[in-house]
Amino acid sequence: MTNLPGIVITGASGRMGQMLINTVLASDKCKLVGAVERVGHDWIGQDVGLAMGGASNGITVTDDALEAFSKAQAVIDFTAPAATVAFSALAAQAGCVHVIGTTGMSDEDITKLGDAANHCTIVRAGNMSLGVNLLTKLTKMVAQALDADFDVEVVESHHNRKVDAPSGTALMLGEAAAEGRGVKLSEVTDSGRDGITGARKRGDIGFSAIRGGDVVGEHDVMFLGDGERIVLRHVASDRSLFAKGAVKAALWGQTQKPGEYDMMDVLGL
Ligand SMILES: NC(=O)C1=CN([C@@H]2O[C@H](COP(=O)(O)OP(=O)(O)OC[C@H]3O[C@@H](n4cnc5c(N)ncnc54)[C@H](OP(=O)(O)O)[C@@H]3O)[C@@H](O)[C@H]2O)C=CC1
Ligand SMILES: O=C(O)C1=N[C@H](C(=O)O)C[C@H](O)C1
Repeated sequence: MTNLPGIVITGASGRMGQMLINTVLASDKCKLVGAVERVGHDWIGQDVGLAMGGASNGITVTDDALEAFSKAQAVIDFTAPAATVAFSALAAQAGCVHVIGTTGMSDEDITKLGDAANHCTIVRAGNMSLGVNLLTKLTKMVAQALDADFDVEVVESHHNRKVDAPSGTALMLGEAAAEGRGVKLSEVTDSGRDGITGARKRGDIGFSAIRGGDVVGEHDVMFLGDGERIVLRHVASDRSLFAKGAVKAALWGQTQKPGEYDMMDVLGL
């Protein structure tokens, strides 16, 4: 037990934070060595197991991320863009693998992660599930096989607490479709249609977001032609899927050189 890689979870009180803590505690391949929350959070100083409404596990929630990271081999971070950028610099300083599930990151944020990746291993993906990463490959293949006579639309549904759109997964799928077509996604994105939008532009890749209830995450990639359509779909029905993927990435990262990786690398897809 003592030689197992130690993992810190940031955003410990969040939906994914709690799922990650339970997943690490249940694993026989790693151990929980820290739980981080933001300064002023009412969980700070509490045993994280008790704060989550369960049994004590001896890990006290802290707002001192660097101190927590310095005792760990990996940090798993599903929080918010500004927090993730700050955590990546600290993970690099502490020499930990940084697994990032946070979505909604700007190009500027991603550039800053690149600086940290000169010093540590970063694994980042908008979706940590096997199914979505496989769907990404399939999307690229279908986009390669079809021309712009088929309109590509990515439709995603999530719970009513999600703060970013399109989802990280939708953007991964859109990128894959753009790559398959040999175009830059930023030049063909059509997102957030409203009002008199004009007719759809040939070659565009469209995004639509549905928000409501407790939907964990659903994604359709539609290739719409004349008289036929192909729909590739992934439905996540349990968040533990993402947490298990993130733990796999943290363990995989232990043997990698500093740099930026994604779940395709982890899964060997
Ligand atoms: N890649 C993947 O497979 C998946 C990615 N996600 C992504 O993970 C992220 C989190 O999702 P979810 O758990 O549902 O969201 P929650 O809002 O439930 O949790 C986010 C957590 O991050 C904390 N946090 C936010 N800002 C900071 C900060 N500056 N410093 C420290 N902690 C901070 C929040 O604290 P507080 O409550 O105090 O704000 C909260 O505990 C989202 O970006 C989501 O899209 C989700 C599922 C799968
Ligand atoms: O916020 C979520 O919940 C999810 N976010 C990720 C995304 O933005 O794609 C992954 C998953 O769909 C759940």
